Amino acid sequence: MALRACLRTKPGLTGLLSQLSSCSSHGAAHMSPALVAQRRSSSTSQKIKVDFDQSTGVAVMRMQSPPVNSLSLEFLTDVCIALEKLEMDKSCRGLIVTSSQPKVFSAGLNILDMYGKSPEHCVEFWKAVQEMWLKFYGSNMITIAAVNGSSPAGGCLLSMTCDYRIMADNPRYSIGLNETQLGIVAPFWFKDTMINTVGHRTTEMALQLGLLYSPAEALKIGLVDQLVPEDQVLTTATETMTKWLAIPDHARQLTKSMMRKPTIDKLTSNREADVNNFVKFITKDSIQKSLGMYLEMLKRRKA
Ligand SMILES: CCCC/C=C/CC(=O)SCCNC(=O)CCNC(=O)[C@H](O)C(C)(C)COP(=O)(O)OP(=O)(O)OC[C@H]1O[C@@H](n2cnc3c(N)ncnc32)[C@H](O)[C@@H]1OP(=O)(O)O
Repeated sequence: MALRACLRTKPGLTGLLSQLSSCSSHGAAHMSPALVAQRRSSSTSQKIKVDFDQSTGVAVMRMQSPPVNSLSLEFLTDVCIALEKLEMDKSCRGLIVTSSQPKVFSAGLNILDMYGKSPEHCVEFWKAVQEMWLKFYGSNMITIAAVNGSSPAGGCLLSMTCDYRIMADNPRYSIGLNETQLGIVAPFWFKDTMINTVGHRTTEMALQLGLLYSPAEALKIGLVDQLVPEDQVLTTATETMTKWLAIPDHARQLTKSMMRKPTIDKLTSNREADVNNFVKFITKDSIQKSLGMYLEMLKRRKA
């Protein structure tokens, strides 16, 4: 692993080109447009857009699944494929995750993927939720969430898998694990991720009450690391990334792994049981009823 990490910090041809260009005060300006184009790559699925700049080693993943970037099976699959590709590309050292949708980072799990669906669908869906979490939480890359809107439930979970969270300082936005408000119990690994982020006591209260926090409250309890004006979320994420990139990869990666491995191992060794629990729980009549009512409430709110 240390060797892999070492190789990762060694610049390839593209890295060398970028180092050469950064020696000059206007490196990119002296390069031919074709060479500059080679240093950036972009891939777009229906649900996400990933821009990777090889000269910095940083990729930006924009969630673009209207209206609210809810985590559907299709969305989760696209995210997992993109993460896998980035993880395998040794020149990619950092990933910023943000939203292209106005006012919302992610509304969490797609309720329509849990409501009125067959047990087979629920199995596929939950495996994809687990996979996304495992890939983000166990990533070797530096991950920064640029939370430019509300981020309830699974959206909050997604941001908590990242190494650092920057949120838009807009009191209309909220973030938190609000599952109990929907009559749902957050799974143990949602709970563990939150404990690792804000501590046991705060998590216990937050989960029992299904609390959604304003950005100022989230900063106070450590659920987010920094608040900035809305139009500065992405630029601040980029600046923060530069600081994190200055730390040697192998030391940072091993430290991250040391901190997160017990939590990751717990889910890895209980994946099947966790899927079974989910299906058993979510297909209960009472849970289906409360999900249906919640969906109605969301739709009524709009009218
Ligand atoms: C053991 C079981 C564990 C299961 C774990 C579950 C974790 C979860 O993630 S459950 C999902 C919980 N999510 C929420 O509670 C968020 C609900 N949504 C909102 O609070 C708001 O939509 C928002 C704050 C994210 C955005 O508000 P805004 O006013 O901008 O938009 P809306 O008008 O409310 O919504 C627009 C549109 O989107 C639909 N929608 C919203 N959230 C979801 C969702 N999570 N899944 C599917 N669809 C969602 C909403 O119904 C509207 O649809 P229509 O345009 O068709 O009316």
